[in-house]
Amino acid sequence: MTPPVGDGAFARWLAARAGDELLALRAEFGHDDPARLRDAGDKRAHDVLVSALSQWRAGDAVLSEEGVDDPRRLTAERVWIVDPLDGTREFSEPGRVDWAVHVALWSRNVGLQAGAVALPAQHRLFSTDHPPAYPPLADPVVEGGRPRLRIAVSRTRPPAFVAAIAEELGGELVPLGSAGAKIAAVIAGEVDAYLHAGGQYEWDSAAPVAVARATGLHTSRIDGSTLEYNQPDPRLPDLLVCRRDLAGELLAAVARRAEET
Ligand SMILES: Nc1ncnc2c1ncn2[C@@H]1O[C@H](COP(=O)(O)O)[C@@H](OP(=O)(O)O)[C@H]1O
Ligand SMILES: [Mg+2]
Repeated sequence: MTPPVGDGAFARWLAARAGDELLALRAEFGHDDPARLRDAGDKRAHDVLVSALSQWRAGDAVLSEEGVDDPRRLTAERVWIVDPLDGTREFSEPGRVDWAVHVALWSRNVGLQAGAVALPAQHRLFSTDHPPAYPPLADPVVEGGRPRLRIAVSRTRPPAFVAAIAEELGGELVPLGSAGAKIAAVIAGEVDAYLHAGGQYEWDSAAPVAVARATGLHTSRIDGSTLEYNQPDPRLPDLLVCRRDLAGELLAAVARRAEET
């Protein structure tokens, strides 16, 4: 089958294909041996992505969580930054739907140029070629003030300071797996923010950040600086994705916590 020509549509097509493979694999393997399912999922999705990229985007470099870091990406004009299975842990747990496939395109002139995030178990696909509308506000009619702030955090590694920030701002934490699933929850208006610190890599956020930007949301490091991709060191340890109207308040709260520690 010939994929779409445009890069955004291609990213969407590719993320959907890998997602279908992962759903099939999960059904085939079941959950009796989670470690085997995790390994097989990472490998199957990576193979789908790299074989399609080598066939249809042969001139481009690839940075994948599951591949060896190829130094050619540092001089390439275009680099696909992919996380074949984000939320590998959740993928291996029965009934969980918070795992994703990330496909992003970085180019030297533009930075993050296109991206797609498939949430196969939720039957949802977000991409820059059809950016979703800016998320609607939660019911604004809340007694005693504004709606309660909902901040998505890692299920397994929530940064210690986020609970204090939620308390200070009168919000609540929403633990979820997968960076892609959490950013998708911000895009869909299911939470208001995703705050992470303590470690992550470019592939964990490139595709969902591309979509979040296309949607008009705020995306940055937690010191407010720009998230930069295709850097020599692919570690990108922290980020904030949130509604634009909340960014100043959340960044100020993070800065106050940083001063205290
Ligand atoms: N402290 C840390 N160091 C390195 N990677 C981290 C991390 N915290 C989260 N991540 C990565 O970010 C993704 C989302 O994590 P979480 O579900 O905890 O929010 C996961 O990607 P993978 O599932 O692709 O490995 C996870 O490995
Ligand atoms: Mg990941």
